Amino acid sequence: MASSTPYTVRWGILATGWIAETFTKDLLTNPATRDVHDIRHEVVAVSSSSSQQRAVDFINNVKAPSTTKAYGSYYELVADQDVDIIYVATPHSHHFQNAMLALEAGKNVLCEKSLTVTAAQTRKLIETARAKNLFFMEAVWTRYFPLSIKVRELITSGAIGNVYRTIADLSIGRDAPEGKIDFPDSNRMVNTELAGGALLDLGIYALTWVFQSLYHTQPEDEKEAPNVIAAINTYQVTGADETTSIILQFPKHKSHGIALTSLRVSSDPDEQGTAGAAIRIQGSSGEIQVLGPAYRPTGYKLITRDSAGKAELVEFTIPKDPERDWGHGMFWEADEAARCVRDGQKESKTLPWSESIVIMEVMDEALRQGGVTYPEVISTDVFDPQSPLNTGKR
Ligand SMILES: NC(=O)C1=CN([C@@H]2O[C@H](COP(=O)(O)OP(=O)(O)OC[C@H]3O[C@@H](n4cnc5c(N)ncnc54)[C@H](OP(=O)(O)O)[C@@H]3O)[C@@H](O)[C@H]2O)C=CC1
Ligand SMILES: O=C1OC[C@@H](O)[C@H](O)[C@H]1O
Repeated sequence: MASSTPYTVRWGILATGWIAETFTKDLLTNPATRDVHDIRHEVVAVSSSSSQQRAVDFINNVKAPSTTKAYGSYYELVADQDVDIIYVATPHSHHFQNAMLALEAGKNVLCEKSLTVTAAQTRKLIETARAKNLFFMEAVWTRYFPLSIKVRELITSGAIGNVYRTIADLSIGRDAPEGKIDFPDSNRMVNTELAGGALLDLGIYALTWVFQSLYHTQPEDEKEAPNVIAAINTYQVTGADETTSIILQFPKHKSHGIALTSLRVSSDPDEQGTAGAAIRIQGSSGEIQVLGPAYRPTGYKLITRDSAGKAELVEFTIPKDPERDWGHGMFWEADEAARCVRDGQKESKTLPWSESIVIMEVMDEALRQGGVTYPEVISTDVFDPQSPLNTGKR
């Protein structure tokens, strides 16, 4: 019989930026508010490469328990014996070195998207997790949304017949005068030293929908990596990709995925959803339209030949913890990680290691075709504990 005591997973937070704060607040929400009763999360330590004070401020800001430890370096966090799993929330440039630091110290890891800068780095992390028998997962939170689960079920149950095409867009209109993009050149969105660019930051979500609908749902023995054709415009100021369009062809399945991303135009110009579905999953007998944003979808429509203009929008709301007045939707991926740690699973079935590798290979290939390159210090697949990416020396 299942135990009625929830399993507690103890988290260490590596970095104190925007998403670290959002994710940690989700960890601190009451799981019962999303009807989860088998696991619970504890935030036991937070680390900042900038200063210990920054970690202290973070803990106060998110209203974590007063017992939460504050560290002024990533090294102290990965050595903490009370931490079960580390959430890596640095810019993508840092993920490889930071996640390796944690894995080498024997810690399970949930690492933000995009998982790494190159596919070779992803392979190295997975080899290390496998060799050390540790849990490792790419934090693509969208995959764990109840809406994503429902859409995958609709596809595998044949609700739209054979799925032949998916078109997915995540673009944010930050066009500025004189050819500029409305981010400071040093911002991680456009700074190649931080692996900036539309594809690694936003395009990953368009690819997530292509992969959820055309690859993940393929039977295991029929899995087929796609051919890739990419067009990329680079930002004249920094060399990062500003508009990237990828066609993914799955020849055996006769299907195409079209993944779009841009910093110049928006997939939702009025931020009201007026522009229509951000994602269209098209099958032989109908289509599923998902309302964006692609990273935090809000509803779907199932349109079939029988819909006769009456297809209804099925909305999904993200539960809030009334006590904290908070709920962003990142808790579902945290719940998945906690259950995997509890059950001794090293990878998530919803985003297996092999799939993360294929997705990184697609992004590698697209960037290669577009001539985008990143500095050696962030693209090397040689682990260096003393890398500036680990010490925080900027
Ligand atoms: N899942 C999601 O919805 C989202 C995911 N992300 C992903 O999370 C990651 C972080 O993004 P975000 O939180 O927006 O970024 P921020 O710039 O807000 O935070 C990044 C943090 O990383 C640490 N850091 C270490 N070295 C550097 C450096 N050289 N430059 C900047 N920061 C550094 C800092 O923390 P400290 O000083 O404490 O070490 C900093 O606060 C990215 O990979 C991004 O793709 C981002 C937004 C949404
Ligand atoms: O992951 C993300 O989702 C939300 C976006 O605003 C952000 O740039 C990106 O990193």
